[in-house]
Amino acid sequence: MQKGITSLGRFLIEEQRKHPEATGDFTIILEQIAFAAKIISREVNKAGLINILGKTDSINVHGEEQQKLDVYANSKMIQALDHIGKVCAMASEEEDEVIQIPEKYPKGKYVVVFDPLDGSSNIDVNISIGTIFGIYKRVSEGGNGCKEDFLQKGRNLVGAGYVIYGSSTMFVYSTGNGVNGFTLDPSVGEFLLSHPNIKIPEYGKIYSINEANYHRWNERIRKYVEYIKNYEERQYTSRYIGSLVADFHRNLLKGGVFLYPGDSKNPKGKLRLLYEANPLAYIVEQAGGLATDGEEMILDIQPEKLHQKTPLIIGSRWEVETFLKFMRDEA
Ligand SMILES: O=P(O)(O)OC[C@H]1O[C@](O)(COP(=O)(O)O)[C@@H](O)[C@@H]1O
Ligand SMILES: [Mg+2]
Ligand SMILES: [Mg+2]
Repeated sequence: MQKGITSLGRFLIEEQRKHPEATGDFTIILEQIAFAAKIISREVNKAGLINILGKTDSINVHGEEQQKLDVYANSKMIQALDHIGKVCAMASEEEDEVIQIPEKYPKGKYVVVFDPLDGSSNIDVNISIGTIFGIYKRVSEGGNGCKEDFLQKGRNLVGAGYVIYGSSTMFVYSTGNGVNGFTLDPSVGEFLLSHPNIKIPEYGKIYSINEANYHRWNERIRKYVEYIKNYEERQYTSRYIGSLVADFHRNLLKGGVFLYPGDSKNPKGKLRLLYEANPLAYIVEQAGGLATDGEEMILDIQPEKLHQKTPLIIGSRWEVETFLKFMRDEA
């Protein structure tokens, strides 16, 4: 790729030319998600105004009050993907069941999972939020609304990524050939290549965990966090803003580890495997990092349910490998 300004559109064309087996015919899915992200970004930037109109009165499958923007982002993701003839079905954090493609539209060979708005508790306090997505090739014949195609291991992802709506809007994705980041230039309405070939540092100086849950952690997690906090050579700092995408993105660029472990109240933690942990685990492994639930790699977990939760420890190789040693009492 020559130096200079490269738009996401041009990059995707180049990637499809170089790796037809990877991007295949699902490049348009990535383009449509990027398009939805532009629309969502526009509304996120008016969040305060939208929230003046009050929140929806609907509650999602997790019993969480749906903020207006959650619902809005969810509808934009569905509208961007339901008619392009590439998608057999979708699964969203905001929908109890698999989202079927309307009869009037052709079905495709892929299924898409997404968290349309991650970090929603931060919407009305102007803290970065995000969208997370993953793309699988259908393994079934497409009957039963492709429901079983969602229960593939993350290792089967053909593409994944996230959008972060922060001081700028960024689109970060991979289709198995490395991780690339694009920053939205609102003046031209294009995502421009700003972070080519992202690699996460071997180790960092940041750990991200909600320490208010300290009293619920098991002994090994407490020991690991104490070890990191007192690691003389590096002087770690704590950074946790309660938006998984934002915490993950910062650690991806700077190095470090994000932890949302299971605890005495929530043995499987809070984050969802299909549309939060797996897509970010795919990205971090493509960038040279690791992601585990404390026992196995996130991407190797066999999903059983659409909205199942998983502990998530994700980031630089050294911090995650060290965590696994503590979990196995090998430290
Ligand atoms: O407030 P807690 O328990 O630390 O949880 C924070 C986590 O919850 C989340 O907001 C859950 O995601 P959603 O906002 O998409 O439900 C993550 O983004 C964030 O990392
Ligand atoms: Mg989320
Ligand atoms: Mg969400």
